[in-house]
Amino acid sequence: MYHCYFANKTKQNKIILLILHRFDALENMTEGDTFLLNKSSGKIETQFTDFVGKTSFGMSVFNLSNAILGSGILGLAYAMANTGIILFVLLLTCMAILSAYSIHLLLKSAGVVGISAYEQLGNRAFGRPGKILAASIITLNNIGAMSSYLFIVKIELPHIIQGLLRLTFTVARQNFMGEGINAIGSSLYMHLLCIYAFILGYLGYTSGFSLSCMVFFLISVIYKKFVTECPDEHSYNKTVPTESIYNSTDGMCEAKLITINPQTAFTIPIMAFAFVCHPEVLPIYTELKNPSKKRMQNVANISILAMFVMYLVTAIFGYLTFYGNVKSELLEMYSKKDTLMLCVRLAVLIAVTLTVPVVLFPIRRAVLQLLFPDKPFHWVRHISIAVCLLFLVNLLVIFVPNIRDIFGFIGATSAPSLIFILPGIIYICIVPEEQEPLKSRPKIQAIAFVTLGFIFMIMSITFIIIEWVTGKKTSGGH
Ligand SMILES: NC(=O)C[C@H](N)C(=O)O
Repeated sequence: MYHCYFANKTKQNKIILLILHRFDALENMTEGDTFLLNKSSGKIETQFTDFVGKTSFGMSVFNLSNAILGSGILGLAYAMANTGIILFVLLLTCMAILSAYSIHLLLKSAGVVGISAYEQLGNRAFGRPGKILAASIITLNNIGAMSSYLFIVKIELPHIIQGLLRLTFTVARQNFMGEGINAIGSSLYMHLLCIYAFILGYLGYTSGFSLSCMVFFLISVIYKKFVTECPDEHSYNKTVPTESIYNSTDGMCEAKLITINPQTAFTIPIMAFAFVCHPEVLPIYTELKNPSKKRMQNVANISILAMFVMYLVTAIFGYLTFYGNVKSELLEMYSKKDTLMLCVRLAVLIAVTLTVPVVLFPIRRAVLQLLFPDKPFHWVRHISIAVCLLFLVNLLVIFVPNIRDIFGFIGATSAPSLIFILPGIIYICIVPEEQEPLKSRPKIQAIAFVTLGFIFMIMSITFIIIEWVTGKKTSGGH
């Protein structure tokens, strides 16, 4: 069906066609489609009947790391400012371990029934309502993730243009530019959609590149810690040999080991947001060469560990540079005139831009499965979904005042559902009683996991609402 778009089949076009066929097969799979069962060994081989995964182990690690890493990293220094170093490290470690455990539950459930998408697992567990629930939560989460990426584009691109052209804009003009740039950016993304640049195997290469951009960001954050001084008490817009130009109050330049304040409510949601990658796990699994549950779990563990280290280092150095002054978007803290930070802004922008297609893929899949479950590919449908999504996300980005609110809302609602609640419930329902009775250790663990998810969710939502209603929306910590 794609042939008409590629009248002149060059070698490159043929490769694209091949990938499109595999991608289409994956996307249009119904609940009945399963992994091949190797009856002789009694084991489930994670291989589709119509294609075999070709992505190498290393490239899958790149893809999954790229799915994990996004704008969440920019909020972690703020989270540390509002919890203190010790509490932060503890919470981040727990979140990383729980995230890996959740992937274990997903892989085990997918192995039992041989299914390749999160929504289909929901369908197996609870029928159509389960599928609708899973698809809606994925859509909400990824729309949130995309909004946060476009929010960064909105905030940072005017600074970059300003820095490059050495211009000075008023705040109003900056906002106007940000929104204009967003509109242009979105239409560019749409073109990307139209040419199917978001095919997972393909994205391995861009994943590597966007990870390199983030490593550059990390190195710069570390470097800046040693050349930037926290401003003297009560200094404001003071031009000192350092680059700090922000407000400071008593105790704002001290590292706190443990601290609790109203903004602490955002900590767990920010961390949960930062570790979400779960809708991408099964598609990456289906693309993995020589797939097995153990191999995919290793991919997940390595990716989570690598991202954990990146998150921790960024948060520590970001926090130790600005302490309690740090904002929910770390990049905003750095001087707008600094050439190194200009390059870092550009790198982060490229990294999040390259992640947008990875995030868009599951939204489109979820929307298609919800609205057009049995329909074959049609480009009008695909483009219409893209246009609607981008319109919605742009509206959100224009009206939401602070990236912290996106982290908070998504991190308190869809993130705990995707990490804790759904994988746990799906596991309990899908793994048969004969194989693992309800009183067996793995099932009890899964029940505890779901309960923890509900507790996180209810607590976070309650605290965030209280903070929204009563809080003065201060940007810094302490
Ligand atoms: N994919 C997501 O849901 C968010 C991603 N983990 C991020 O930090 O941006």
